[in-house]
Amino acid sequence: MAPPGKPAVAVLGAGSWGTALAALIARHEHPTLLWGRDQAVADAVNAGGGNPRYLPGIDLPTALRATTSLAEALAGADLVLVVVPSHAFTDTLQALAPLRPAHAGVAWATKGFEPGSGRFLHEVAGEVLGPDVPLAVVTGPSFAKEVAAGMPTAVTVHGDDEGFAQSVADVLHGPAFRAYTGSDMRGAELGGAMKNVLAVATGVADGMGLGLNARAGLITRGLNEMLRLNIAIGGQPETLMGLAGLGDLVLTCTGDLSRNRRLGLALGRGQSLDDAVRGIGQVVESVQTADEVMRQADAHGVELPISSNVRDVLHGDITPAEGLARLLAREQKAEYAGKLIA
Ligand SMILES: NC(=O)C1=CN([C@@H]2O[C@H](COP(=O)(O)OP(=O)(O)OC[C@H]3O[C@@H](n4cnc5c(N)ncnc54)[C@H](OP(=O)(O)O)[C@@H]3O)[C@@H](O)[C@H]2O)C=CC1
Ligand SMILES: O=C(CO)COP(=O)(O)O
Repeated sequence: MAPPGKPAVAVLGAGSWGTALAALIARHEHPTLLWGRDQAVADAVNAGGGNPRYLPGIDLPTALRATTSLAEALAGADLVLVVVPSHAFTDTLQALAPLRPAHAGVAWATKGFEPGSGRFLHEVAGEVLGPDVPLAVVTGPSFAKEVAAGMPTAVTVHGDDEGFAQSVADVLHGPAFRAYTGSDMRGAELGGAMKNVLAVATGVADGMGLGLNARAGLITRGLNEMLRLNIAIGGQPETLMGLAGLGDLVLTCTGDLSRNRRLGLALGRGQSLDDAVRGIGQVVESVQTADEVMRQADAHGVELPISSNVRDVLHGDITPAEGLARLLAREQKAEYAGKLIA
């Protein structure tokens, strides 16, 4: 039984972000159980050895427990937080659905779309869990390593049920972690997905040594792409001017802790995609998300020059230099062509 005011949390996904969030929540004195599929990681966490595979050198709170049994993780949960990569999201939702305690809402901190279909993750969750389960997405500028080390961070929690979004924010919010709330899951998910694709673009530019002007230009025109697609998909404009959009875009495009930025850096320096992804050794969501962003853009008739060039570079259809040449050769135009704000 969880102490009053301290709902028990099951965190599903024992990679860098799941482990960092579980550590944060355990430090806030919530009973916290971390689920992962790797017994060695669970054993290391339970033995007080941290998560050397994903967060080397970082101490985790001793109260944090880990398991490889999904049934055990979910049995006493008041709240479920899914933190697996987007390619594992649907399977994880399907696995948790029959095991979830009836009162436990489901949140996720995964960034991306369902690969292959391009569905938003809240659409997947709604379909798998049904209309009565409260849902929320946790997103914003937040490198796992910094959160795990207790460094100050701000995120946002968007949900379809105000009370549930607030309860997720309450679990996360603490002395060094600010959690804001909102009700725009669509816009919030779009921002978290698109910033990963745009981080590849700025990484490529930096890897090619194109300079700081190019980086700032790409970030700003990238934000313009986010805002235009957001209007088309029915998100709220302010969502992408906040932590879920601009905030995460700036972090990921400029911070070398970003795996998506590092992928771009490697490609810009002439490395192959396979070598770069292997070298990073963790999930690099843009590799799949670029296709799904362009699927959304094509479905809504929105032109996204930077994102589409990233997609073509990732497919090996063009080189980074060809992508740059294409962007520079585009026609001169008004800065705000089309509506950015509905
Ligand atoms: N790291 C960060 O700073 C942040 C990450 N995110 C998002 O969080 C999500 C998770 O990323 P992150 O933790 O960083 O990734 P990591 O690469 O650090 O870890 C991935 C984790 O997912 C597990 N996994 C992979 N496939 C499956 C599967 N089919 N079923 C169950 N578990 C699986 C891996 O297990 P195994 O080791 O067994 O392969 C591993 O524990 C991504 O969408 C990412 O964009 C969001 C904000 C910040
Ligand atoms: O989402 C993140 C920070 O907010 C992590 O970015 P990367 O996946 O590029 O490392």
